[in-house]
Amino acid sequence: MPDAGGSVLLEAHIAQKTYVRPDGAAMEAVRDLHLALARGEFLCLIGPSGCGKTTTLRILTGLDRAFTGTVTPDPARLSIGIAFQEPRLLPWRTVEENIRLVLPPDRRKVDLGGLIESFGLAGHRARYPAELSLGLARRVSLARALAVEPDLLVLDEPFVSLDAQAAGELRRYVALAAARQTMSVLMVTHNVREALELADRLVLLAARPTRLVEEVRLAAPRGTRTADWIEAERARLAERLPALREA
Ligand SMILES: Nc1ncnc2c1ncn2[C@@H]1O[C@H](COP(=O)(O)OP(=O)(O)OP(=O)(O)O)[C@@H](O)[C@H]1O
Repeated sequence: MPDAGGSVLLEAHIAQKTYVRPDGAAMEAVRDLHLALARGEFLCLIGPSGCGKTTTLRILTGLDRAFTGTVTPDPARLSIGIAFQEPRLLPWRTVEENIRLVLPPDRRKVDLGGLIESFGLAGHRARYPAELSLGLARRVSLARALAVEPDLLVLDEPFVSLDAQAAGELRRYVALAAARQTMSVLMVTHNVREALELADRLVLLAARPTRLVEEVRLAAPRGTRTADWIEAERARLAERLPALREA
């Protein structure tokens, strides 16, 4: 839970989320999961593959409303920027056009120079998605999610399939974005090290039907977390929580 006194941006109780398989059988994905996200907080959801992390994100952001439970306020009342694992850029639009397209009509003509520059994309603004590496395309997708000046930034496995250098670079841009104190970040990952580098709080989820196993609050300021600190913290957590040993 967020600190007492920290104002809550979003609170959810997912009593149950069940999918119906093509053969008609019910498959329970989430059960009795309670989550609250404070303003300015960086929360990481960590859990085994297929446990229901993306499902949880979709419910929290209002993309999936077919569940039992509550999300308060209604996510439609928040400004939410989402960067999916697949960058989902329109191939026939340039980098700059892809970012601009998400803006509401009255902001379509704003100067995006500052945002584009701050994500190291100035030299790429006229390029097309097919000309970009996956790392660059993810960076465009992150800049696009931030262009709407969201209350909440949602990242679904943003570093997966990147080489170490591209992942490290993108992590620095995510940390830069998260430094904006008014924005909350909700990130899904199954990599404990990257969660330890970035998050204020980790929420560990169980295998399907997913529910909360444990919450871990990380007090050390983000900028002070060295590789040694991350490794020591990971080992300490893995000792206490066997499910994290392989993560
Ligand atoms: N539309 C759907 N219809 C039926 N089953 C679904 C649907 N979407 C997801 N599932 C199933 O629900 C479970 C949870 O899926 P979800 O994508 O939320 O898990 P995840 O933790 O994000 O997975 P991963 O780590 O692989 O990204 C999985 O077993 C998945 O196959």
